[in-house]
Amino acid sequence: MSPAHLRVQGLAAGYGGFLVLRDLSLEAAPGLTVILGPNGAGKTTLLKALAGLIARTGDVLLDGEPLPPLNASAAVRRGLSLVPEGRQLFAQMTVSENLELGGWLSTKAERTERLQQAFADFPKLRERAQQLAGTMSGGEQQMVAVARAMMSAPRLLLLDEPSLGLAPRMVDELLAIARRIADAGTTVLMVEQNVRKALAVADRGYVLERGALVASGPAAELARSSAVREAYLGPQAAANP
Ligand SMILES: Nc1ncnc2c1ncn2[C@@H]1O[C@H](COP(=O)(O)OP(=O)(O)OP(=O)(O)O)[C@@H](O)[C@H]1O
Repeated sequence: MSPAHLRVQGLAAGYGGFLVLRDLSLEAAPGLTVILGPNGAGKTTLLKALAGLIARTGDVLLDGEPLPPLNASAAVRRGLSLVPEGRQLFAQMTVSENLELGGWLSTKAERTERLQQAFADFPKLRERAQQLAGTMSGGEQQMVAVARAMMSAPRLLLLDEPSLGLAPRMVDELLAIARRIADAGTTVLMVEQNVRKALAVADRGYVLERGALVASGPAAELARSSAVREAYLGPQAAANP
């Protein structure tokens, strides 16, 4: 199966009467696309709206076919999977049990096969299969969350700040995992606060501020752009390209 292509046109979403995103248009082509932006810009809101967890208006097309709003199970059936901010694992369940839950729409045979695939992709998790998820380190928990999302064999993976709260070495490992997933043929749309490292692994990026896009382009170009450098990489980076 070919990697998914997501097109978003004129999207608006928010909470109750409060609109966070207005008239947003973007694309996630095969590969790794990153959404950058300050706290409160609406990055998580965008992923939730795409995953069908909150109401939205506008067009969301997955491979040219509309994705219905507010329908999380339809989104999963169409091949979309979300790794939510903060991981949201079942702390009192084992790693294996958490992974199995990610295959809730699959057959028993598919679940068994994908669990073996997950352990092949994440050898650390095989060693910890019977450990309670809540007792894992932050980085390990993030790995479980990504592996759980992969249990539905998604064509489009939405990753919300995979590096949040992790030590630098774990940040590198999680971003490398995101890159590997994209290279293996699952389109990845990732929200990240770690601007420099995210742009180093991504193909393309968008910068979201106060609910609107202010910059977009190939990741290498964004990393060089003076606006991005001044706003996110600090004055030194802007002065020393
Ligand atoms: N459940 C909610 N109910 C009401 N307002 C919310 C809710 N969740 C988020 N918001 C508001 O929506 C705006 C965007 O939040 P969002 O979480 O999408 O930002 P973000 O870019 O992901 O930020 P961060 O990097 O801090 O997670 C903020 O003003 C936030 O207070």
